[in-house]
Amino acid sequence: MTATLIDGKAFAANLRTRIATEVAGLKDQGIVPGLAVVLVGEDPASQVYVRSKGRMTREVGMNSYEHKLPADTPQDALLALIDQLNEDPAVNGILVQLPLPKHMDEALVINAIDPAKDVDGFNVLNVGLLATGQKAMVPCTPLGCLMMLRDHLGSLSGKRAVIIGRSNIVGKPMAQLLLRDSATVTIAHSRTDNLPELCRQADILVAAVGHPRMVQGDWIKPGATVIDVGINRTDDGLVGDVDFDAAKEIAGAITPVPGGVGPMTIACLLANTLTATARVYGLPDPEGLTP
Ligand SMILES: Nc1nc(=O)c2c([nH]1)NC[C@@H]1CN(c3ccc(C(=O)N[C@@H](CCC(=O)O)C(=O)O)cc3)C=[N+]21
Ligand SMILES: [Mg+2]
Repeated sequence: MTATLIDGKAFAANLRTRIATEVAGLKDQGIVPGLAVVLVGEDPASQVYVRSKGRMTREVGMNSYEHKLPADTPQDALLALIDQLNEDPAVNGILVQLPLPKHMDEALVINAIDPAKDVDGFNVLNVGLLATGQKAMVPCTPLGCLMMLRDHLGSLSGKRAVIIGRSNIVGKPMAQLLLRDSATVTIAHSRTDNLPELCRQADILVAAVGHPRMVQGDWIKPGATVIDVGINRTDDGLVGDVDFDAAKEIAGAITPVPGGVGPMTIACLLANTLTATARVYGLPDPEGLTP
């Protein structure tokens, strides 16, 4: 192995310690941040994430409110719950776990969340604020990736970044964040012509396509920093979108799966909840937790 391992699990644990310190400071002022997580349906993987989010929320000293609704919940009932959470002063952050059941309009539900409580940063107002360089709530997965990239590389200015994946959740907001840091950004996807050749030009390669081990060793520029956002359940367990065993011999640094981007996503959810709380009380943004 020649690549440096970017230890997202350790980075996330450190981030949560800093968040816990800030939360303790708020408590002295009588403020306890609260995060509401809404899960519709019984998807086992989603239940695991929601449980670990709840546990980590409480570990940093925040209140966790979990709402589990049956898969056949009418959309209006979910919208009524979101309204209630929007109005509740004890709730500073709201996360509606995606995907939602087929009978629901995801965009409509996400846009019903008060933008100030939209800790996923998926609401159109936050997407627009990020795209125009204004103070936004930033999606957790790209925020976590940005933190690891800055920590490993320092300045990202002038670096060539290729993001594989064009989702609203990862690819597009990742591009916005890298642009803000003056990287030269290309968004590629499953239909991109000559994808391996394009990837070989990347100083920073972010893989977020959802295809197990799609990125081969010879797609990677020697010394590049590789961020693997993929979480694919296969017969040989959890694997990323990058062929890790091949990539680690060529890349300069790489995130593992598990233990890379996933834990950072949850830590950034807590960071965003803290930021949302600070903003609602007119306090300055917590140091180092926002882009
Ligand atoms: N509104 C919404 N926001 C989300 O942020 C959101 C969502 N919906 N729906 C589902 C996905 C998935 N997601 C993960 C978070 C942490 C890990 C994580 O911590 N993974 C561990 C491994 C966990 C395991 O072993 O299964 C790791 O990579 O080391 C994975 C996946 C957040 N999501
Ligand atoms: Mg695809």
